[in-house]
Amino acid sequence: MALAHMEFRAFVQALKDDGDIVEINEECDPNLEVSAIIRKVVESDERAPLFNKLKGQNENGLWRILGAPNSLRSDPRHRYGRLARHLNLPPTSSMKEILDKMVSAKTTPPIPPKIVETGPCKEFRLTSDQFDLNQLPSPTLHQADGGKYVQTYGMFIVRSPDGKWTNWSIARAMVHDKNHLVGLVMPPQHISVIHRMWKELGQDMPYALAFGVPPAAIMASSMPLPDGLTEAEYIGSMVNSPLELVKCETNELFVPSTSEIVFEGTCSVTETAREGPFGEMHGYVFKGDSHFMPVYTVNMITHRKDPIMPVCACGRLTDETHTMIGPLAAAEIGYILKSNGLPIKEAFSPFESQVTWVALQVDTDKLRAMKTNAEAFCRQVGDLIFKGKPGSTIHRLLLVGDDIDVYDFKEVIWAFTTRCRPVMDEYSYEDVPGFPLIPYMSHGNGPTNKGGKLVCDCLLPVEYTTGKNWEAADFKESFPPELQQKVLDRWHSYGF
Ligand SMILES: CC1=C(C(=O)O)[C@@H]2CC(C)(C)c3c(C)c(C)cc4c3N2[C@@]12C(=O)NC(=O)N=C2N4C[C@H](O)[C@H](O)[C@H](O)COP(=O)(O)O
Ligand SMILES: [K+]
Repeated sequence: MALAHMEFRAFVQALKDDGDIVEINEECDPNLEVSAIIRKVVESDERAPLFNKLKGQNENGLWRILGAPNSLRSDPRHRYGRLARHLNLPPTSSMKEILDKMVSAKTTPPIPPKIVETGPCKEFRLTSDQFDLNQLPSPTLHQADGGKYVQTYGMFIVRSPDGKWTNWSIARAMVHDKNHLVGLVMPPQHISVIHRMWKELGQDMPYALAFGVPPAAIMASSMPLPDGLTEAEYIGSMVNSPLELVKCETNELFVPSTSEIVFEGTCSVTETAREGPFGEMHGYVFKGDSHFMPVYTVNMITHRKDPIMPVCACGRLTDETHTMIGPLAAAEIGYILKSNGLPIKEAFSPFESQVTWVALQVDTDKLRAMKTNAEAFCRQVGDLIFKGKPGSTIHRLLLVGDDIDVYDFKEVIWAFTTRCRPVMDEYSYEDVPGFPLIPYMSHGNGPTNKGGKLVCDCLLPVEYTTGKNWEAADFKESFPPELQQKVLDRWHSYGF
């Protein structure tokens, strides 16, 4: 058996070995029952449900469902255990260790994938007359959704017409009819950039949609890596071994050879259909709110025996859209700021902000050496992030000092509410792209995809000049260390 971060089935086994899976062998209905269970799981950080028996499953077991593939564990000692297993890290890893791993390949040479002749994803082949996506267990995830969102944790594989850039990403898609999907393809996402390249050529875009890919790959698929970067070789470098890919049957693209299920086809550059509404990452379904999006033709399905379809029943906290989209964007944002010489130490997107914020811990010694001022510094940060793609899903950047742990929301919100004077210490950005999925954008008072962003200066003026001049009124900072130690040592003998 391969390692968990390199093969989805090994990953599922690793979760089982961790006692982090509940196998449900009684038949469940993919129409709402499955996602009701997943929602209850992710709202209580319960173990991941593996549905082994689904209405509509075919004679070769196509398909089972693993819900909550990358959500949180309830035990704080391995809260991020499922994310860690995606990256071959110990389940006790911190979010910092996980995100540091995701940016580690920025400074190592890419390792191109290895092409293999065949693999487990080729065990069964179904041509378009042999399957009906409405008959297979395509799940309905929220009762007000516009369709069955079969694609919520698969990886789209698309390539520029010149063949130089292969992008891997997660974007949602729902069943349109027996052999078609319709999916969200929105700027500035790379799938949209590449789709536009094919549109300019007047040719439909070949795609593959691989479900149950190597977990390390799905993490990179959810990260806003630079334009033109091919995730396959970035991941190879990150895991320090080439990914094994196998060619599609009906087009020139390559998919991970151990994928559980692969849809192959073309994405139309002319034909659109109603897509949505969908219970999205910010936690809302706006009834009847659909938009015209590209139609994907599914020409072929290949799959392993008894394949497992991973499903993210997204919405309110805490599911894969929160554990991945925000933190991975924060990792990229932190890397961009550091590589532009700004004194940033850590970057994280708090779940409690519905991953619309990124908190940036500033090295204030270095900040003071810059002899800068609040306005100049905040504009420098905002210009770098809000005008670029990695910041596209983020609407508030919080600058906090060395004493604030950005991975702990209690710390972040304390600094924000006590050190950032509303309006005066906030620097607005109205002339930058906005994230149209946030309800105050999509259903708010202003333009849906422009502006509404802020850099919030949560550094007190002294942190720019002479440094922190206060002590926190708490156990850690307001008592001599030896007294703290004495209290800790005697805590039980006091009677606590
Ligand atoms: C915004 C998204 C979703 C939504 O909220 O409905 C939807 C929900 C699901 C499928 C569960 C989902 C999951 C589970 C995860 C983990 C990420 C996403 C999504 N879906 C959306 C989508 O439908 N459209 C979209 O443009 N980006 C999405 N992302 C985020 C992107 O993957 C991320 O921004 C990558 O960086 C993109 O790759 P590059 O282009 O940078 O190479
Ligand atoms: K990506």
